[in-house]
Amino acid sequence: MTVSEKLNQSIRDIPDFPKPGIIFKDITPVLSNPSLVKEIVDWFAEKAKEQDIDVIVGVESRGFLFGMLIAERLGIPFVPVRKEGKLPYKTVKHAYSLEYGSASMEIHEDALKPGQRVMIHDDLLATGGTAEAAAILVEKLGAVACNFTFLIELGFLEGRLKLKSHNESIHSIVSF
Ligand SMILES: O=P(O)(O)OC[C@H]1O[C@H](OP(=O)(O)OP(=O)(O)O)[C@H](O)[C@@H]1O
Ligand SMILES: Nc1ncnc2[nH]cnc12
Repeated sequence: MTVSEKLNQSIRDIPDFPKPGIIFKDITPVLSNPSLVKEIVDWFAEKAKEQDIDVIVGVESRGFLFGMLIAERLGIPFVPVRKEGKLPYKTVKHAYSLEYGSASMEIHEDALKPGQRVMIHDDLLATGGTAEAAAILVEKLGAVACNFTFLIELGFLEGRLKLKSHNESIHSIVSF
């Protein structure tokens, strides 16, 4: 079985969470499967190598899970993008909307150096607002959003279209 087939079988659909009408893609069963976790990290690490990435930027909260593992695997830094008010040092901020609400994201102002090649990672691409906010924060610090990686893409929400103006290199392991 391919990593995509294995991941597809491990995702649990939770209807009406966190709001009526949303089918939530629960990845916690994936986290309980260490051999699948390793294959997934391998898959993302390959995408990072293809683009000569210097830094992994992971998006709160589920983007931290694999983002940190990918960075550790490659021996490169991990930088968190967090929801407003969570990062302790000076930040730059960007407000955006998502599938079930709105939010504002922040990054530490000294987290990236100008010109650094960044891979933006999250568990899931829905409307693309969150990943685009991360790309805008990366660009505000003068770094380069070289690619985007996700475990899951909800293709029908067309988040990809939002990200394309930042970079066309957008990779998801499974798409619905
Ligand atoms: O493409 P978008 O429409 O912006 O949506 C995708 C975002 O939504 C989810 O996070 P959520 O807001 O549930 O936060 P959490 O990871 O902290 O639970 C998901 O993990 C992405 O970060
Ligand atoms: N349907 C969904 N499942 C999990 N995370 C999400 N983030 C936005 N939409 C989501």
